[in-house]
Amino acid sequence: MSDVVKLENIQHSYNKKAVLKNIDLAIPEGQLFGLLGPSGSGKTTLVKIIIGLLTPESGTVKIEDEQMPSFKLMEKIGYMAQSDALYNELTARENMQFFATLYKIPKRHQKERITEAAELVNLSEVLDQTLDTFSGGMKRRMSLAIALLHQPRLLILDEPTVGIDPVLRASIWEAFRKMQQTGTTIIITTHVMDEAEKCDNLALLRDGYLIAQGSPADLRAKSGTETLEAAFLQFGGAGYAHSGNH
Ligand SMILES: Nc1ncnc2c1ncn2[C@@H]1O[C@H](COP(=O)(O)OP(=O)(O)OP(=O)(O)O)[C@@H](O)[C@H]1O
Repeated sequence: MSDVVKLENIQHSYNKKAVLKNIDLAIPEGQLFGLLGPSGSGKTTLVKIIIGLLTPESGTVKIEDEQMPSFKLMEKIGYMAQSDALYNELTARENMQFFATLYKIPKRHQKERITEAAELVNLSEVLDQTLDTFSGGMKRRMSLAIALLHQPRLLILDEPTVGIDPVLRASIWEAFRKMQQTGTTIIITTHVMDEAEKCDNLALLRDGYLIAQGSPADLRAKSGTETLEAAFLQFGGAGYAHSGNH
């Protein structure tokens, strides 16, 4: 299986403070890949670099063997940021129509895509309500529907299930699996261990270092621990000693 995303030696700083250090990462096609790390470890910075919203200080990002940033590739990528960029005064359908046009989805396909995306995230019943009547969780699902509207080959979701209740969270994970079955590669950032458990492979980030990579089972085995949380702490201990030298 070929790698969809390839990062080589990525480094980045904000105001001279290094927040990503020597990141090498390869994500195979069709995977549900998790970036796991505590708040401030660099997850959002890394995904912004992957999609080309941020240029790293050094290192290269390739998506499908093409160097980012690339306008051509943007059509194949879906991105859901941590904060929702939605129009509150418009209805859910109008929001989706706006983004469908932006994504250049032909008019004749827009209705069908909007119906399908709304179904995936359980918003079919409220498509004609304005977003100022939506709860925080409904807006998150709206953002998710928009990110997958143009059927991207690569979907990048920054903490997609924050503020979403467990029942809906389960249905959203089901949606991820369905998308994965159609060949979509999905990268999610999370600091929730039970979500990380559901990923095919994980990269553990701590203080800007990639401290370990592998499937949840691999990581538990390598660290000799029974839970992912314990594995994280085990690898993090080593990472901490390492970062202390810089
Ligand atoms: N625009 C910015 N200017 C200065 N510092 C920043 C900026 N964005 C992020 N940082 C800092 O970079 C570090 C990594 O932040 P980042 O948002 O990538 O982490 P994160 O793992 O996504 O955190 P969270 O889970 O809380 O979203 C943090 O120390 C943060 O304070």
